[in-house]
Amino acid sequence: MRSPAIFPRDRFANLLGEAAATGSFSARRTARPDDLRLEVSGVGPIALPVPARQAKELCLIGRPAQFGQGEQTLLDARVRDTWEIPKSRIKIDKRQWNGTLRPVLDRLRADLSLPEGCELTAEFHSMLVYAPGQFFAPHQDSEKADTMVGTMVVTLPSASTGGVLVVEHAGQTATYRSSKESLSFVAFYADCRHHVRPVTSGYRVVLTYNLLLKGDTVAAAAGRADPDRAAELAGCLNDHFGDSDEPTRLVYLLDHEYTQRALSWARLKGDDASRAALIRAAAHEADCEVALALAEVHETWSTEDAEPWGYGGRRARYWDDDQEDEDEDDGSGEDGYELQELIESTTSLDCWLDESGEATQTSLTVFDDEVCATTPTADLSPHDSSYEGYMGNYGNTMDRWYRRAAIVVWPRRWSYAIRAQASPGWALNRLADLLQVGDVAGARDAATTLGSFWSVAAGVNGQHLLGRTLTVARGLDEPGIAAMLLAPFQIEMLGHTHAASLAQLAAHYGQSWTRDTVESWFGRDRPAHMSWQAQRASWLESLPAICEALREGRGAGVMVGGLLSAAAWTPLRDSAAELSRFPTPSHRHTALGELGPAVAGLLASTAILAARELRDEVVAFLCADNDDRLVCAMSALRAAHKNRRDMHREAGLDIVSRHCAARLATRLSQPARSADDWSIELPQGCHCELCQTLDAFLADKARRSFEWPLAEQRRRHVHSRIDQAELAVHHQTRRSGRPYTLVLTKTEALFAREREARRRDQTDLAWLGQTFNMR
Ligand SMILES: O=C(O)CCC(=O)C(=O)O
Ligand SMILES: [Fe+2]
Repeated sequence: MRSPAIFPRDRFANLLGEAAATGSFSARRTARPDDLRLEVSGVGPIALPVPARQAKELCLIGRPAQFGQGEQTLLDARVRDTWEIPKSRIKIDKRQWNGTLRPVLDRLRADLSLPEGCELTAEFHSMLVYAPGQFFAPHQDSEKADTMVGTMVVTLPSASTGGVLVVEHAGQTATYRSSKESLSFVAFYADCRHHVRPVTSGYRVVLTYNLLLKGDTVAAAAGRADPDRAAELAGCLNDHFGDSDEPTRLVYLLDHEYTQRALSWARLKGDDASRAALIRAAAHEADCEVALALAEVHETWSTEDAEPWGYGGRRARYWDDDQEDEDEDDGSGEDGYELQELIESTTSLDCWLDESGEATQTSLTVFDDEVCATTPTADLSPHDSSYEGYMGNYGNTMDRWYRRAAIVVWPRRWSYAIRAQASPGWALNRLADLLQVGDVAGARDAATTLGSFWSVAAGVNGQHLLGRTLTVARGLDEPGIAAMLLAPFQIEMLGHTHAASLAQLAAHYGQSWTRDTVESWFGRDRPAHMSWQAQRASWLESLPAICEALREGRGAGVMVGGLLSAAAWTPLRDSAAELSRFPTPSHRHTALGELGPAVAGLLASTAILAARELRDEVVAFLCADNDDRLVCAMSALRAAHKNRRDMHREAGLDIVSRHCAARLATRLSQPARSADDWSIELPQGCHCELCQTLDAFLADKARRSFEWPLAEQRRRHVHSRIDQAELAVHHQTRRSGRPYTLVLTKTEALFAREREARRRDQTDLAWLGQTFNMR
């Protein structure tokens, strides 16, 4: 369905597809059994073909085989049902067996498209016996060694049927039956999913081996790379990159899957190796650099139900299939959905090996128009998928995630920018190196190329980058570049360890530059702003420590501290004002109480910096004549008291505490509610005619209940007013007559709550007296 080589990158992928024959992900060779002398203690020398009598004895000494899943080893007969013979009981005459094994392994190497000059060796893993009905469900083998590239299954001849070994890769399937007379050697790469269908009669006996690779596949393939082909590929690279100024890449997705452990130029599998060799030759010719990377591809497809069995049906049907050779792939997805149209695809790279094999930790999303592949991603098996029901324009959709490997190519002239994008930490280290050797001009040029993506880098991983960026920004000695590098960070990433370099930076570039930078750290459109309750609040609690460290940096440090505190105060104050508008008292008080520690942090900072004006502003805010502010002020006092006893006065806590004490005392001096006073105050909010009636009932000292015939809409309004204000009023609808009657009853909670509130005020007042030396 790919449109015919319109884009140079697609031509590139097509050329690579033609250059290597595909399909050699598994292979089989056979040999006469003469060389295999196998003895199992407790059973004796095994005859070949294996007689049923001996196979049964093997089952008796076997144990149920386990299988690996992630880091775990599991036992589950629904996944793997076979006998494993303990290794310690098995004796093979190696000298003789090697006579068969060596030449077979060399043929398998060639069958699997591994170049001459590499060698496959086999490491015995286990002996398995499948009795009738036993099987192994689809799975991938785990790599048991760094150099393991695949598995070899040696099936001993026996009179069995069924037990077909099925190996899948990139949408292709190979099936292998046992032989009645010969030894069968099936080899496949470690990323191939494979399974063993149930044995239908007799016994299937196999030896499994880990296939290890010696040598460097790409280096060995390089010798055979066709120079004309490489030149054509180089032409595609030149066309792809053109003379654009924007750093871009070409990302070619390979066919095999690799784990991070197994990723290595030297151990690329099958056609990947010869393609990699060609790409490297082409890259050299086009003056490009290359890297090998792991890619995660996320695709979103529109789907239609694939009839007739629908979701999951295919799996349930699986083992009843008696037509064993039937093609496994019926065109529907593994979940019974037919993929229709690719809506979106995202490719991100992690783990990056340069041409010499040196690794860099990477996290980089590349653009669709940089990516190409010979084998479309949809032909591979996803490691995860999820089905979404109807999605507006797209109908039903299916999300799939795949792990692929990729070769990344880019022109040498963008060497720094491309590597920097892949690893911003590396980019900073490189700038620091240039500055260290005095190449300021080189460092500035390099830093300028970061502009297009730096905000993404600093947004994602900023906390690990800020420290180095502060140092580098100073060394660059250029206010524009320094501002560009620093602007994308968020204030919450700033800690006291950054203070020294921040103070130096401020001294160097001056107050107005520093103000702009600080303001950009507080940018309003940052996600941190949305959840600042948590993130910003804890940053504000750490602000005194930051200011203390800044103060060490003398004038400039104090200047930065002042800018930070002032910039922090405005959103904090706005947020308190916003929370005061919550209509429900308990929510409002909780939220305002939670602001206390942040406000205390800010006050302590003003004390450290001797920022009197700001301190007075915050103090005045806390001392407002209103009960909500009192909640915030008391919480701030409790938080502040815990930390900085010595700074009560400088932080204005003496004024705040006196204010709170006076307000509490006034409240307590009001006479307690008398036992016959049932009046309740309805908070301001709505003046509709219903609320006026409600207010009249509530305000009445004597009336306790009110039967109010009201239609549904109107009842709902009254219910919600009472709930929102958390009034001590029981409200229920009596469902008889027309309209129904809303029954309102004032409850005893009215008195209990007031008693509780007075007790709290008394406690608070006493605490203030003790803590702040007041009478
Ligand atoms: O029995 C076989 O042919 C395959 C066994 C297998 O897949 C394994 O041991 O991982
Ligand atoms: Fe396996």
